[in-house]
Amino acid sequence: MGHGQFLRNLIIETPSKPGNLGKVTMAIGQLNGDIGDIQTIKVGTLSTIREIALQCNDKAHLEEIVEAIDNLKGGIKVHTVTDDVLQAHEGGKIHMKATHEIRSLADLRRVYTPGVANVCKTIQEDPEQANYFTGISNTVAIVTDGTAILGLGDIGPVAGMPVMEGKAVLFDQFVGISGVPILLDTSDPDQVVETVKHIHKGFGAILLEDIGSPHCFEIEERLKKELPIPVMHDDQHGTAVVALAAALTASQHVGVDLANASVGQIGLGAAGLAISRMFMAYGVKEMKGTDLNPKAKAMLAGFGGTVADSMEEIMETCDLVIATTGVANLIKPEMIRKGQIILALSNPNAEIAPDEALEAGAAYAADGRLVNNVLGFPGIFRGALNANAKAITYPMLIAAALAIVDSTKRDDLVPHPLDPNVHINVALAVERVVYEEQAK
Ligand SMILES: NC(=O)c1ccc[n+]([C@@H]2O[C@H](COP(=O)([O-])OP(=O)(O)OC[C@H]3O[C@@H](n4cnc5c(N)ncnc54)[C@H](O)[C@@H]3O)[C@@H](O)[C@H]2O)c1
Ligand SMILES: O=C(O)C[C@H](O)C(=O)O
Ligand SMILES: [Mg+2]
Repeated sequence: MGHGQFLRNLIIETPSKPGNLGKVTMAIGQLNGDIGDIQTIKVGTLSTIREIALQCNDKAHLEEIVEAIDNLKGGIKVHTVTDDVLQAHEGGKIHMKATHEIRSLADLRRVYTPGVANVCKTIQEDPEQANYFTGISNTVAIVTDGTAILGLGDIGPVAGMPVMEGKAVLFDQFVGISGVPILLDTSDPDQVVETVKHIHKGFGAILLEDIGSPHCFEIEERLKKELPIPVMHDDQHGTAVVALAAALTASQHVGVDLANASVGQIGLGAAGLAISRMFMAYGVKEMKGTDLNPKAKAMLAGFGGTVADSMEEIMETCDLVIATTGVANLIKPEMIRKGQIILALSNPNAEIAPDEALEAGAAYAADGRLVNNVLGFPGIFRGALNANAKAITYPMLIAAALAIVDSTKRDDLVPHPLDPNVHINVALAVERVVYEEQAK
């Protein structure tokens, strides 16, 4: 388990006298535990109970911290350790809700039968009316086969469901889109394409999520060609949009022109290959990439990129390095060159923790928690649906990246995902491109 990825809550009792909470936080800090929210649960005359959210590296690190707090003595003790993340998942994270309440017979007749029959006939006569009289055009299928869930690998679609539900939560809360997870028990491109084609009529767009490479490329390409609605593989293009935005902002900060910088990509799977293609489409002249798999390297060459023999070559020669291998701690601090920009984007654990990369001399460093496709896909789909786009194109994606750059506060690398402006700005930028394309 990597840097700060193990989240737990500590229920701690301290004597109700000033200074005791300070002792606890000091003990946690001395062991490099990262404190999140602190909530006071109960203040008694003798003792106070608080819940402290904690990020640590792994179970052993947690146990070390708990022991250090218990060793403070003087009435300070850890009552229990809870798993807040697991609790948040009880019963799942999404639920289909009606937009109308049924309180009377009149409501029932209006919302359901017999009133609904007329609406069906209206749509039968003019299918376009479904955009107005159903939720289809605001609903996106989140399709996975479970073969590349985050960097956890091929853990299957059911184990990947918490990620799909998470994407649905982000769709709902950031841009008001209904996301419906679709778990496929096949990875065969023919079967995936056939299945998605047969269900697409209930959706305004298709988001492909955590489908491994190389089969993700064929699946996306075929669905884009064969379906009349937008299809986007988030791990490819959502990630590429956000990586481009972060790279543009970081290079502005260090005074480098990205188009003329030497950019290196480690890992040429779904994310890495799309990032390389996006950077070349943006105008980066020297785009190098490497992968353990020779077929992945051949694909990069096919798109006009330069193949590097090893990650060492990338680390030695590139101004900006992006890694999407799914391998934690792959980049060692001694590989970092002074002034490099490092985007180690693998989740849940980065190829190098940003603080380690910065300590080793990087000018900028970020991980996949910060540079995350959450900044791109909600607004991209909102914009595409608003403008009734038939597809998601490169100009729409580049506009989305530039909107993220424009939404970034001074001194930051990317905007905060909870800043609603970023999703609105991305949606507007994408919409604008669709209208321009439609006007041609
Ligand atoms: N931050 C984000 O928004 C974001 C988005 C998408 C993916 N990711 C992360 O990127 C990682 C990869 O995702 P993906 O969908 O591209 O998976 P993938 O399986 O399609 O690609 C991973 C690639 O890395 C290569 N690789 C593995 N070890 C390597 C090494 N030592 N050197 C060079 N290449 C190596 C593999 O051969 C493969 O081609 C995951 O950890 C995922 O969480 C992050
Ligand atoms: O889900 C995320 O946090 C980002 C991305 O889609 C990933 O697969 O890592
Ligand atoms: Mg993903």
